[in-house]
Amino acid sequence: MAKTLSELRVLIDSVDQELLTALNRRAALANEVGELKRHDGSPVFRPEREAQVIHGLQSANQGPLKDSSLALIWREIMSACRALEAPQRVAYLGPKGTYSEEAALRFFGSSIQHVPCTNFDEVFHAATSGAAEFGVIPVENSTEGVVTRSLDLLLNSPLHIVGEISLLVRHHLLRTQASLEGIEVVLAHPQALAQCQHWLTTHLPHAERRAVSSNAEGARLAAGNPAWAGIASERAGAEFGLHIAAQAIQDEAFNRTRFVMVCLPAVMPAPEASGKDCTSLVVSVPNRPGAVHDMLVPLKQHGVSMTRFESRPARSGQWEYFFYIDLQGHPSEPHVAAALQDLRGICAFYKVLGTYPLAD
Ligand SMILES: O=C(O)C(=O)C[C@]1(C(=O)O)C=C[C@@H](O)C=C1
Repeated sequence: MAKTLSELRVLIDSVDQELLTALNRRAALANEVGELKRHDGSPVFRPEREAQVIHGLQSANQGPLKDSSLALIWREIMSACRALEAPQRVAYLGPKGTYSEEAALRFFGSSIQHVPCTNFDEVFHAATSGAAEFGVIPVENSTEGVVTRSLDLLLNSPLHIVGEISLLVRHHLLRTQASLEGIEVVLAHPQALAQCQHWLTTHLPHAERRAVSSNAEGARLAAGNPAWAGIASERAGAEFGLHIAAQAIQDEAFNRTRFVMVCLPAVMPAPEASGKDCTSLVVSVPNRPGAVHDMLVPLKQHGVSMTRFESRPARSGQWEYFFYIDLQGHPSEPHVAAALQDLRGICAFYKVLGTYPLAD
């Protein structure tokens, strides 16, 4: 005979007690790991180990829980265990409710200390000066392309990339009422204004578009003026008590932004190979015919796949460029090491921005 609701709840309560005991056993072990790490000075955050833990559980998973749910649950469990080892302060473009904050929470879990900043330069400064251990910055968007300021900052920074995450970005038009009537000004970060330009031209052709430091800041300002609207996430809307006047107004339905996590090598050295890794570089070659082609030869010769290739002006006035390259693999793999060594030999400028586990 089928169990009643109260019988099922009694069983759930007893499973929860088992989980509680198991989780606290896990947390106590993490505490011991923390002591070991404090003793030998090794980094608390080990994203490659966390990726292995999640992949291991997913391959053992027989359901009914979905693999994606396992990843979310264990991200939080490990975040809480990590916080017991040492608190992680994470800098990102604030205020509360930005996609950068969401990227930070998805990557590190919610047991972090928040260091919201007013622009990307401040995020780099926080992570370089020690005000935060880690910084989170957007590097590219599937509609608008690269976030140029982030790439320029990475070039000269002592910080390196230790992780990445890609978020589906849905922009909503937020204001104090749920209609489009009487909107005079739309406030958002320039990237969001660009990602919604077709919608804005069609639906609010006469509204002024005003660039502000972040989408959440636009939402905050819109909360104080009924003739203003912000473009931001649902979370930002909830944060400032706004209505959604129009939903998902981004011009591309599958608008994604890729974020990277940066820190000083002293806070955390490059993650060890996880089996699914990315290595990011910035290089330049002398301005002569065939130089860019030559730069790609070592990759082909050693069978290394390139997943991204972006150029940025070197600002020398000589039509020279920096090339931002993402390669598949980890420098501990011999074919990747050989390709990097050959590449280094032919580049006028060569810098490894980081090597890290690929986002799921
Ligand atoms: O294995 C470690 O190095 C730990 O510190 C434990 C643990 C975990 O909770 O599993 C926590 C933090 C690290 O980022 C990786 C894993």
